[in-house]
Amino acid sequence: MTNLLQVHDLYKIHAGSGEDQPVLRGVTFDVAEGDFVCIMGPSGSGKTTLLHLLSGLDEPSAGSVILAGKDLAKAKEEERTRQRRDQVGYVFQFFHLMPNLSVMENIGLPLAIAGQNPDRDAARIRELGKKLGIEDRLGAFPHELSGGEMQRASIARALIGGQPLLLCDEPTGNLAQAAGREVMEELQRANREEGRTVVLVTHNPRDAAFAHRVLFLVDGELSGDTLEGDAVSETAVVAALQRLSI
Ligand SMILES: Nc1ncnc2c1ncn2[C@@H]1O[C@H](COP(=O)(O)OP(=O)(O)OP(=O)(O)O)[C@@H](O)[C@H]1O
Repeated sequence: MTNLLQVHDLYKIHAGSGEDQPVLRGVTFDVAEGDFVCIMGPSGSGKTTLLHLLSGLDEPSAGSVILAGKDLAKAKEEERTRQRRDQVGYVFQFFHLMPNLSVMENIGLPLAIAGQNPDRDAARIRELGKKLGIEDRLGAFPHELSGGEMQRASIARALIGGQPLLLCDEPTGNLAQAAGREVMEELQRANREEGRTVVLVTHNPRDAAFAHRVLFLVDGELSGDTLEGDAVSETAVVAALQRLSI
């Protein structure tokens, strides 16, 4: 299987955080096309920093991120922005929907930003809304939605452009359990039925159990204690978190 992402010996030192205090220290892993990888770790261990580097939102201090065959660290700003737009859909914990746009307009926003006419894709937005169970909320504004509906709208926005990689930063962190489960089922559907590659950051072992592989980031380094395939379950994740004192 082809690797969509190749992360090699990644270091990140945030400005002002001190040369001797890298947030990421030699992180190496690959993500195959169609994979569903979960990254867990204590608060402050560098998970969001890592997602920003994977998407080209931020630059590594050292090491490389090769996304769909292109090295983001070597790319110019313009090229990085293009790679991000073409390859990555991003799902945030706090949804990041535009409050003054309807759900329909929010979902179509990536198309508008890419210079396409979302009206031309109205049928596709409706189809996606239907798949995500928010077809009757498309005319509403974000403040009129429940948290679960907001997150489903933001997943639709991340899927509409057809980008192969879905980066999800604690997508259920702000949701009640039932809504969180629905959101995870949508991510699973996008992975299984649409072949989207998913990289998920979560604190929740129940969410992690949806992944094919669970990696643990501790003090900026990946622990060797990876769970994979049939070994991934909520119980195994809880045990690993205890083993690693997370
Ligand atoms: N832009 C920045 N400038 C300086 N320091 C930063 C910046 N972004 C993050 N940090 C620091 O880097 C460390 C890792 O932060 P990061 O948000 O990546 O961790 P995390 O594992 O995602 O945490 P959480 O689980 O709480 O979301 C923290 O100490 C944080 O304060």
